[in-house]
Amino acid sequence: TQSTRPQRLLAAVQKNATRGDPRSVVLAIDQFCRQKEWAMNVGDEKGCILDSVVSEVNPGAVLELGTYCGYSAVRIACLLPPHGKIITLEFNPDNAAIARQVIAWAGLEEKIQLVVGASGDWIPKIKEQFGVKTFDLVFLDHWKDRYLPDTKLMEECGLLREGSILLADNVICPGTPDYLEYIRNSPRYKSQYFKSHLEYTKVEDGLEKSVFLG
Ligand SMILES: O=C(NCc1cccc(CNc2ccc3[nH]ncc3c2)c1)c1cc(-c2ccc(F)cc2)cc(O)c1O
Ligand SMILES: [Mg+2]
Repeated sequence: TQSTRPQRLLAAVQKNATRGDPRSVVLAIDQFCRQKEWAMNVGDEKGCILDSVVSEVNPGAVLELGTYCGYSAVRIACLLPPHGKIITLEFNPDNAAIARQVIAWAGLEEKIQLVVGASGDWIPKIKEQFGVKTFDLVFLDHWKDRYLPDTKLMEECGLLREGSILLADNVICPGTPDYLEYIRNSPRYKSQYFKSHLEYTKVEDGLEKSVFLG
């Protein structure tokens, strides 16, 4: 039977990356996506911007919406302080199954909590289920029409504090027009656009970094 692209991506990690070496996992995925098959990881170019934001925030608590194969969860977890943790939500159980194995190969199971389900269902439950007060950093990389409703939901559920950072992938391609309109015009956020390219291509894309002002 035919394998899926996430399965082939995992096979490339297991073939080319060193167990317990997260940076070799990131490199193996980027090489697979450049040389073999495109896949919707944040990628190396936008990944460097992600790395600089994570390093600057030095977050104790991170929420990622949209795990896919675990590339950005691994990339973020590499840079967390000793007790830092990331909760990553993935709706598609097949993606989640692959991501678990990529995360295990990187040796980051202790720092990454993968939850299978929809953001709209889980966001209201995170405080009680995971004992999280607020998130220092949220990385939005799931369905593009969910960025805005989920941001409003996170505000309502008290998951953001003054200074919390939202970092949104794909604000140009595929694009998140309603989210950009809201976040750039809201007095409750200070936003900055980081121009880049769609992963592994020359197409314009970028990340929007927004600070919640409380
Ligand atoms: O669409 C995208 N990603 C989101 C996505 C997509 C599919 C499935 C899922 C299932 N995972 C999921 C869903 C709902 C969820 N709720 N809570 C968690 C959660 C998790 C998520 C995307 C597309 C492109 C792209 C494609 C084609 C092209 F030509 C240009 C660009 C590039 C990207 O970087 C992208 O990120
Ligand atoms: Mg993306």
